[in-house]
Amino acid sequence: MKLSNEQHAAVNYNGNAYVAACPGSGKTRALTAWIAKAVEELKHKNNKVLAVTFTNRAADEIKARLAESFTIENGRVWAGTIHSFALEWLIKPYASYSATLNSGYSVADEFETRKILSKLKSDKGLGFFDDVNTTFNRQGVVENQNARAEAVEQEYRQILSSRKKIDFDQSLYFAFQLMETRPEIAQNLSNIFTHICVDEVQDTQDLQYAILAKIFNESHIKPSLFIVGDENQAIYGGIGGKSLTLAELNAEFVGSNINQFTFSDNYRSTQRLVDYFSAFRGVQGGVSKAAHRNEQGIISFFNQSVDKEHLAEAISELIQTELNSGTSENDICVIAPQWAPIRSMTKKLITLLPNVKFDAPALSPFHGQQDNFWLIVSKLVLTEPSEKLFSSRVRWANELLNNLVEKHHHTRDLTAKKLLKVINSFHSDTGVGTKYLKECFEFILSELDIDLAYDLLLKEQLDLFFEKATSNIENNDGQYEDTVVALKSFFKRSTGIVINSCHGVKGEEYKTVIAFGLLKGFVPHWNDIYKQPIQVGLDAQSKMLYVIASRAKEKLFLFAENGRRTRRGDPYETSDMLNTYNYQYD
Ligand SMILES: Nc1ncnc2c1ncn2[C@@H]1O[C@H](COP(=O)(O)OP(=O)(O)OP(=O)(O)O)[C@@H](O)[C@H]1O
Repeated sequence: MKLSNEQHAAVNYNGNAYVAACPGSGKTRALTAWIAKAVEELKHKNNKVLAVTFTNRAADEIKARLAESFTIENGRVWAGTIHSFALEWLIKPYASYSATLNSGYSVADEFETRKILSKLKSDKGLGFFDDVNTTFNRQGVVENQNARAEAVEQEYRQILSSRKKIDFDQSLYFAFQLMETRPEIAQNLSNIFTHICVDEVQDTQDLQYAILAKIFNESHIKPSLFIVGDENQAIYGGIGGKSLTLAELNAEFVGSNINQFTFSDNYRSTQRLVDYFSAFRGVQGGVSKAAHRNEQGIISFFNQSVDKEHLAEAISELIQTELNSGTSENDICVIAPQWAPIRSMTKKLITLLPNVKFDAPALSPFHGQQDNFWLIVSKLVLTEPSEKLFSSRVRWANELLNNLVEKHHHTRDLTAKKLLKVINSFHSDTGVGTKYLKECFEFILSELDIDLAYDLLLKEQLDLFFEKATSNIENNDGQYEDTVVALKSFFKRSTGIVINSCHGVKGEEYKTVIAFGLLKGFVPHWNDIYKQPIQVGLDAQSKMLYVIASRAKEKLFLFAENGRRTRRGDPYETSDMLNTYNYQYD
């Protein structure tokens, strides 16, 4: 993997490094090279490199980049989100040390927590935009701005607790607390993870820093650190993500003596694009020079000139022109600043472009149930047992076994391989996707001698799984078929034109980026406007526009469509910063 001098200096620095640099400057590339180097440095067979990323999609990207450029032995790198790390390496193995978790628990998925919270909010007279904070601080306190939000949060916890459940935020707190009360847990982890790297550090929450720092601070032999981020891309401030200065990082990781690096070249975009998106950079500093793209490219802005009703047609025409000019489907991305308008845009584009492939998570029947036990079972059932997927399937099977053991099932004699054998032996003639899954789940339960009448949690997850999958399929108005073939296609590596939120495509790049919904209320979101100081909205706005525009390598099409109305019936206006940006668009 070719590295520039600046990248080389950071990767090969003999100490702890923090790279703060612009989009497209090769932070993820440097991080991947550092991981490969770290694997070479692992001394014992049990040592691993820990790579913490912000989304599962980002973790997959790192794994894919590693696989493309290096040959790395299985099991030497653990890459995933800090939530999954906390669950897999802290909560699951050490739950017995916690009085609360000891008596049994499970993790509530997003679908369930959102359902409980929105019901409580409406019961208590809170509006759609009233924020209820559920994140814990290091003292285990959840702070809310007003008494009603506080009451919702408390009742929410009671409901979860009565179901013996914890949510993501709570799992982070328990993970931290386990290490607070038993420093030897952190020491054990530092003996395994002798090298730790963090991608997109600007989105890390306080408790997440605390967890990583605990492992570092309690260790006898300090793990090596490699941290990368870009403060200007911190778009998760709303859920507690915060960027730390070098001094703050050094204070957090005691005695780490982290050295800061920066990269000045942009390897992704044309100079014209770099100049364009640099105007949204809130925090100054860092030169941005296009390293190897001299094309003129295109930057277009349709400011209130396309009606919402004709937006999908306008976007589909642009896509068609791009495809006709030879751009591949995988190099085109349609972005919205928020999740809300994505589903209907996806449906319309699929209808308008029936022969084009789309990678659109909004259409997945499994959307919103990442943590459901039955989703992991489905992954095993719907992926082919191939050599390439062997290690992933063993990992999923182990996850299932751990889950079953936690729920006190007698699966002591069962190994991942045996479980896979059971799953692989299932056969059904039905072509209907959900029916196939139901039959298969019944078969597995019977083979493992598990009676759901005695496991209400597993039963509840099963019901939630089908309730959500069926509603996802129905909401797609027949765009998505309930067939085994279609369900299987969702677990294959995604290809096609990406339609996602700007949060979902962080760190990614496309030759052509088409962004819509660039309207006040989406950019920034109402939450950053409503009852907030003006600066909060301005910061959120510049960061989102910065992230969106910097995904493009060559062409950027921006839409602030007209005709959208708020719940009160007022028209949505163009985002202020775009409206006042005096730019010579094409
Ligand atoms: N030294 C280099 N030589 C050639 N190409 C490079 C070099 N460094 C990075 N690139 C390429 O530039 C693109 C951007 O790199 P990368 O995704 O690592 O940037 P990043 O800083 O992580 O961006 P972002 O902040 O947007 O996530 C990638 O296609 C990468 O392969």
